[in-house]
Amino acid sequence: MPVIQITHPLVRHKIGLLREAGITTRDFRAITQELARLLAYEATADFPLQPVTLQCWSGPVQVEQIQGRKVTVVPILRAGLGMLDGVLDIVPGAKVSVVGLSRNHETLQPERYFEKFVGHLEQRTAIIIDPMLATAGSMIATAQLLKDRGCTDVRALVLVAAPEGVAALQAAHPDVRCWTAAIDSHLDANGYIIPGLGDAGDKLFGTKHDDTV
Ligand SMILES: O=P(O)(O)OC[C@H]1O[C@H](OP(=O)(O)OP(=O)(O)O)[C@H](O)[C@@H]1O
Ligand SMILES: O=c1cc[nH]c(=O)[nH]1
Ligand SMILES: [Mg+2]
Repeated sequence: MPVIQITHPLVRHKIGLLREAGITTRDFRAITQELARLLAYEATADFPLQPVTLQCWSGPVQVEQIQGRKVTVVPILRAGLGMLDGVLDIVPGAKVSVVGLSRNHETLQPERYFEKFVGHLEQRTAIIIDPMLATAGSMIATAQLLKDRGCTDVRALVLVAAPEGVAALQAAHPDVRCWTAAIDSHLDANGYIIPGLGDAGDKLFGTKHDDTV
């Protein structure tokens, strides 16, 4: 199953808190980072361990360490940035690649405006982060960018997924595993997840749809 819904009580509790209409920007940010940590913990559960001998206070001891695992975390701008610190708390040695995508409000298609990838993607596990998997257009495009650059282990973390996005991601990238805190009911006519969170980017950055520069 490429999209895995986390059922841990902490995750279920925290995603519920995020749904409250009047949530402050500060609380939305803090809980998003907490959820990102918990999702990253799940998504790294298969990282292989190797035995290493080190000097303990009582003499040599064999311990287990994750070694030789190169990771790049890939936030999709903007909203993915809201999960970045939480994931880096769990995978502190990871390098960060950034993809800037903005979903066109009329067509719902992602429009790319930035990309900066770290090197040696063919040797890395990529963990894409974005709070929302709606139509999955943004996630599918980002996974393709990584694969086009040689990455063979692409994973994704999202907070809320729509069933439409789950199906689309599975069809486009059956090898990409995606961990989510919730799979919601459906997309509305504007491509928003119901019940969802609203616009996650706006909630993280404190902007509104009609803000102008
Ligand atoms: O699954 P999709 O249908 O592609 O929709 C999901 C995308 O839409 C949102 O970003 P948005 O384009 O609003 O950009 P933002 O993060 O700058 O607000 C969200 O953070 C995802 O990237
Ligand atoms: O529900 C949605 C869909 C796309 N982007 C969001 O921020 N929220
Ligand atoms: Mg947005």
